[in-house]
Amino acid sequence: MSLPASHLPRSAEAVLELAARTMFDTLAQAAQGMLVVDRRHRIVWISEGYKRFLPALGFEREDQFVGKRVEDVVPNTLLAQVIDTGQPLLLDLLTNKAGTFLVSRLPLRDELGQVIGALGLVLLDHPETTMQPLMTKFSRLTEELADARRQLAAEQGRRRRAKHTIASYVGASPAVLELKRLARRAAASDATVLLLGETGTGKELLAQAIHNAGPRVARPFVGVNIAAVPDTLLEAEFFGVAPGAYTGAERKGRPGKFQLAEGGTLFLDEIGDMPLPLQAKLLRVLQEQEVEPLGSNTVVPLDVRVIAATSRDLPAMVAAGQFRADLYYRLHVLPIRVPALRERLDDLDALAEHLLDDIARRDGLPPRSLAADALDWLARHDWPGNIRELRNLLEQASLVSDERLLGARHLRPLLAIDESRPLPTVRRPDTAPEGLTLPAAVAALEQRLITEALQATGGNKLAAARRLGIARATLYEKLAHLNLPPTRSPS
Ligand SMILES: Nc1ncnc2c1ncn2[C@@H]1O[C@H](COP(=O)(O)OP(=O)(O)OP(=O)(O)O)[C@@H](O)[C@H]1O
Repeated sequence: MSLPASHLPRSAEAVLELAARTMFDTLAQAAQGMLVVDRRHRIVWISEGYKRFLPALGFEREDQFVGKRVEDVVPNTLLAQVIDTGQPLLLDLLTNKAGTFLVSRLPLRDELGQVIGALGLVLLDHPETTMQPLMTKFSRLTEELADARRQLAAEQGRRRRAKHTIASYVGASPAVLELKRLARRAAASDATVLLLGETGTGKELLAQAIHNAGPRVARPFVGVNIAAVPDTLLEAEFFGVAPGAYTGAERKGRPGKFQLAEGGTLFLDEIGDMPLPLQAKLLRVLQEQEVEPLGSNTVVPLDVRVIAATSRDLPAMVAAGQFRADLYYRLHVLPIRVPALRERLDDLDALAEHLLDDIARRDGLPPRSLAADALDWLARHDWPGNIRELRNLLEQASLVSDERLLGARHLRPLLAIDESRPLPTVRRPDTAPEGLTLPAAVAALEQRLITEALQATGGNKLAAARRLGIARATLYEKLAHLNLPPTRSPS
């Protein structure tokens, strides 16, 4: 900065001049050494302190040193660069045959701002010893910062963990038992899973459950709802942005969902809503297992398991040219149909109980339960919104009524249903009739499940045993003790 002397009264000019000189003298005394170099890089002056460095630089006397070009007598100096660029180097480490020094280099300018030389200051010699306390503190702070960053990354990783398990998927109807069996099989493989089912049937919950039951459980579960992201942003959301590809907030680049799911599972919800041009890119990523972030020309290898879901009729979309056939086949490796609530009304009771508990816990409300007439009433509804719709209804009922037992009369004002519709046959969960012992109740349940399995498999005992998750020999053993109605028995 040049001093604004011309705008000041004479006395002020004198003060500034004095200040500059005092500063110069103070620096010359306080620093371990100081030297001044002219515009042509020649040393014009050195401080008393600087003289003690001369022998180490190979000079016996001051007059052998002064007058030389600085770069010829002080190895590795950057004073010449400061003169040529006019830019100060406020703090730097200089190492040469005389040792290591903490130095500062400032350009000197005339009234017109022209660089007329430079000032070199040796602030500390052997900073590795004199600065030890500072260096120790610095390295401790650097370690603490690295620790904090690691913790943050781990926390982010934890937040990306899936919380649901196959056991927490509520339901014991035959449709759900079959669904859970398929989910366990899917968890054991690394193949792409396609979950097909109406909205609100629990596809996301099941995707989390499959991830949690498989070998990638300790790695991230990352979900993207394709329908919720504007088409123009989807590509960056999926594949990431390379640093420098954009200006502004994206300048530093950011990883895409594929990279965030590295080692884990990427859940692509509403895959049917993916725009056609992006379908081609997704197919390539799935086939090659590598992504190319936007604005980058390098590819990043991937290890990601994909679970896709849709409530749309993908084959019809393929036929209509709205969904690529090749992508459909790539996703359709392990298709799992998630049943609608109307197909598993047997589970209404357990689902309602689970949802009411969850609602009470989250909303801080007293726990409620449903009366039998409420369950009959609910069973008459078609449930186009499935479990999400059931949850919303129970939440509204919990908010509008103070009673612990919710009856049909509490639900009726909240949902219009056709009450003349015959009540579907709903198998209530087994409650032991009065006086029935636990072993007798267990035996009755076992008998019923075995009968159902044999009926479902046309009497094929091997298939029935598989369906029940027991060995064929165990099934034979149980059949010998059970009083079963006759079935067609090919095996
Ligand atoms: N079997 C189940 N047990 C407990 N809760 C369930 C079950 N199925 C679904 N839910 C609950 O129902 C709601 C909807 O589930 P989810 O979001 O998984 O459905 P979805 O099929 O992915 O819906 P969409 O297709 O609309 O995205 C969630 O609150 C979920 O916790």
